[in-house]
Amino acid sequence: MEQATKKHFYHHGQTPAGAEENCHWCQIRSLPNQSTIPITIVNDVDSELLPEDFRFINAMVLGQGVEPAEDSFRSGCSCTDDGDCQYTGCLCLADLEDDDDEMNGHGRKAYAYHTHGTKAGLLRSRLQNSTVPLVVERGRTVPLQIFKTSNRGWGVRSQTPIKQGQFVDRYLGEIITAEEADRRRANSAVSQRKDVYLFALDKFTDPDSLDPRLNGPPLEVDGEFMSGPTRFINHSCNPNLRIFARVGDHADKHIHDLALFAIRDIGRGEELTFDYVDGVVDEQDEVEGVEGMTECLCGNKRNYTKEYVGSRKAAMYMKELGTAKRRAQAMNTRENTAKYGKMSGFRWPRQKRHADAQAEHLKIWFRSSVRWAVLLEDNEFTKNEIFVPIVYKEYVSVATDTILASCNATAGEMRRSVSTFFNSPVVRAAFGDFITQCASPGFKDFLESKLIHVLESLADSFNNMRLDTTSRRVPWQAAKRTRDDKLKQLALEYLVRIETWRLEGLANGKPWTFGTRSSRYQFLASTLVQLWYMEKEGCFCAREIRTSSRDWNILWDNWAEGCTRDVVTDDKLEKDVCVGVGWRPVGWLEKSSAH
Ligand SMILES: C[S@@+](CC[C@H](N)C(=O)[O-])C[C@H]1O[C@@H](n2cnc3c(N)ncnc32)[C@H](O)[C@@H]1O
Repeated sequence: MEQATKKHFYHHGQTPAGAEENCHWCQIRSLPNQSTIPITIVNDVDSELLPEDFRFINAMVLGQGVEPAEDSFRSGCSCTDDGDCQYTGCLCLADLEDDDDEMNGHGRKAYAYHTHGTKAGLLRSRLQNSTVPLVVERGRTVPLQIFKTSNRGWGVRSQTPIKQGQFVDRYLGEIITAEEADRRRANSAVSQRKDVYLFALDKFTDPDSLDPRLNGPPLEVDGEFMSGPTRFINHSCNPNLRIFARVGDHADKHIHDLALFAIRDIGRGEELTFDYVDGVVDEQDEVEGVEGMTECLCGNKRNYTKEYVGSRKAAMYMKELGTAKRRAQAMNTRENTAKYGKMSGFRWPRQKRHADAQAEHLKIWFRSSVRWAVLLEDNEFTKNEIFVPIVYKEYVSVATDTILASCNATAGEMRRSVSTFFNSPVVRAAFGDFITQCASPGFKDFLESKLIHVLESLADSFNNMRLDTTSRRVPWQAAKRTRDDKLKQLALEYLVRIETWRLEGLANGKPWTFGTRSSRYQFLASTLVQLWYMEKEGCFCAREIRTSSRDWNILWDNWAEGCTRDVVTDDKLEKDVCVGVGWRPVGWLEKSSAH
């Protein structure tokens, strides 16, 4: 008898009280449907057991700070009968991503399911009378077996054949707040590893939503320590399952279900898999050796030399960030959101999609043609009658010193870059907005003593953000309850704005870099501190400016003019931007000649 089974059959009663509770067989035995559609566990490979700290559950467990809607808000499915509850019309199950058109050229995929009779739960050929929500509600449809694979730990297979379109089971776990998810990632030895167990419930996340539960960072499902058998399903680049968002109750869209459906016929005993990053496909030829990634052993490589499990998104992002394609796609998502009232589909890898939306939101907001920015321009003298350029030089030197050690540039070159950065309309306007929002009574005094502390505490979350090549969410919408949180939010917003702008330099192949990754954060943060002190000393005067205005363009032109210098390459005299500055505002030259 297997070790695992022995434990269950021989040791109960002998082990300390409560041992049954920790026994996977006992947990499984108490699941509904177990007598008719059993879950089994086998290990023909070695003597390993399922992780001891894992517990089988049959429903989502709500973590601290996660609340379902009150009963008075509950509506259930709004369709009056099964016939109305159609895939494309019913909001209970959100629609599939139209990305599929691009991906497989077969047009939009859509599934509908039989509700009654022998075909219950199976795919209909046409979109008629489907009741997908009820299919999910009814629970697992196939006897799942957790088995030990030869090279990828545990996996899952079905002991009966599965039809294309059939609902298999839900992905269960603990529903936790975004902050808690970040904490768990940070505590995990390799955050990318933790990512494979976390699913952001971001299907209906929309930065413009009026529902506070939908406009901030989404809740996440952590299946690592408590879940159903689907937690053991491995990744494949050619999967046979796909995961969908499903809403049982519209009052609880923020805690929607994650339902796994077969996307093709699956034979008895065939391993069940889904694509952890859900079909985001691109050339991966440059994706080599990203720290913390597990090499994919599914055997279905998509013509790439190497695939990574669960964190391909990071590599994808690294490659794509700043390209016109990604920006256009992100814009489309927003347009779709505005048009259809919700984000649709798992188009992007889970957490990244949310971070992208937030970052894009900021960028668009910042550039939007109707926006006003508070711009801080240099005075000639400070309050104490010190010549501002002297103060400025001082601060630029301090900022330069924080990064010089980790870059190749000379002090002179780097000082030039730093001062150009400090002077850029984006940094000035971002700081202008920061300072304006800090102007509420009492907030400023508080801010003085807290700013540095807050910036220190933000370092990790900023460095982990997906704005950068390997980063994750943008948590600036974090709780606003205390003043400290508000300050965090404002500081993060400032940092994100200048960082997203800096990163766009990548698009021109001339990144504007400031030393290493960690020194870069220090540098960005120090710009905020120093601008803050300069403002206090009276170096600036504020003026409101419309970002679509001629003035704004002139500002850019003047700034860009100041960045350039004459260089001689191959005996030719050319204008070049100063060290590290690779980006000019799109069309600034054209704008310059137009005005
Ligand atoms: C959600 S778990 C799946 C269950 C896992 N096999 C186990 O034994 O617990 C995800 C982890 O399984 C492994 N894994 C899943 N799919 C894989 C694949 N295609 N190639 C290599 N490892 C994989 C990776 O270690 C990954 O971190």
